[in-house]
Amino acid sequence: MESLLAASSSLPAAAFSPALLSPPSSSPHILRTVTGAAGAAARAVRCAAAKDSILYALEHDEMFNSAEVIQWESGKSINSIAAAQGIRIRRRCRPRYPSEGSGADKAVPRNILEQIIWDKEVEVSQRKTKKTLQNVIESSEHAPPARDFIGALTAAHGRNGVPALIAEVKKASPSRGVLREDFNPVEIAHAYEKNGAACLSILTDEKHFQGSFENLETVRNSGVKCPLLCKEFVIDIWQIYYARSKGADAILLIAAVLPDLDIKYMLRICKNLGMTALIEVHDERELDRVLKIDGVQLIGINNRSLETFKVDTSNTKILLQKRGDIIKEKGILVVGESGLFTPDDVAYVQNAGVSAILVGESLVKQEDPGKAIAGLYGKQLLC
Ligand SMILES: O=C(O)c1ccccc1NCC(=O)[C@H](O)[C@H](O)COP(=O)(O)O
Repeated sequence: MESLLAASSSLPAAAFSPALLSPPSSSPHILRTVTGAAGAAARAVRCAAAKDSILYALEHDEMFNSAEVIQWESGKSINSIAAAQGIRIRRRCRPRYPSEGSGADKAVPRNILEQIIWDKEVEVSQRKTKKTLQNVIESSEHAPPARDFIGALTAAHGRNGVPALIAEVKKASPSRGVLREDFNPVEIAHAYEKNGAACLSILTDEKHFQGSFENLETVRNSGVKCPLLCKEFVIDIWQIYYARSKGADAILLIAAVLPDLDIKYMLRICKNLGMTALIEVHDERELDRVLKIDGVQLIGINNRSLETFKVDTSNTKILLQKRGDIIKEKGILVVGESGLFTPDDVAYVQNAGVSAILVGESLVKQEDPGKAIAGLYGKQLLC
């Protein structure tokens, strides 16, 4: 195979991050072009497009470890690289390589997370036909500055002496179905804020959670002051710029889905945009991967397996018992996520070492989601 880096020696490795190698059929696909029969001129055009968008976006920032990038161009598919990192979620829309074998197109998803990711690949590629990466980068530049997500969590934690609350604005979920029929995201967001939530998490996935980017934007424009987490299934940097353009201050990155190089690259983009990345892990292997990445400030430990739906709050405790010291040493803030319903649950994850909690179902299902916060903590939170 022709060397991608050699073919474009004037570009830093960052220009060829895997995150740029987006789903097929819509935008130019660099990996495809280097393995296909396209000539040097076509390649140059595509490299220029990449240079315009990505290099512009990164403002000629620090390069990535080129060895990692070479791994991407060495003929390994994203699935084999991901699998080598213990990632079980496969990608479907990536081009296949001889080394990957056959059958990816005919495969059925192994679990709900894989289904969500496959649907997301289609959704993002369709969205990109309407708004290019360049378009969303430009829109993100016109958004008001991102709010300080970690600062809000730290302040609320100090103020209340209990884990700060990231209250989730979620209509439905694959595991629980519809949580709230009369769903008004703006009303819920204001009720959460009035009752002491430090930050809000807004589901934007439409197909599986009945959320939307419109909800995110409407909440942002409704006068809510809390920083907003865009709760998305991110597989492509396009989504980060889009989220920022709709007012997100933070975004979720799921380690069960994203290879290390994607996480590094996306972290860098978040930093350039002034956004916080909440990096979610569920098991020890994912946590260890994330702890090796520089610049991680916020880790979420999900008590829910996104593959089986099993929820177990002891997951937070077990992982923090094992890695709490390194986490503290690195000054990383931990968020306990999912399955928290009572003051005992909150105390349990607080004793395990979390500084914040992410709560959806137990609040959004109550008649008054704002008042439900005092029920969850066993006391009124100070704003
Ligand atoms: O909740 C699901 O069914 C689900 C399925 C697949 C991927 C993600 C899923 N949920 C995301 C979350 O983990 C929660 O929205 C979040 O942590 C809040 O949890 P909860 O308080 O239990 O609603």
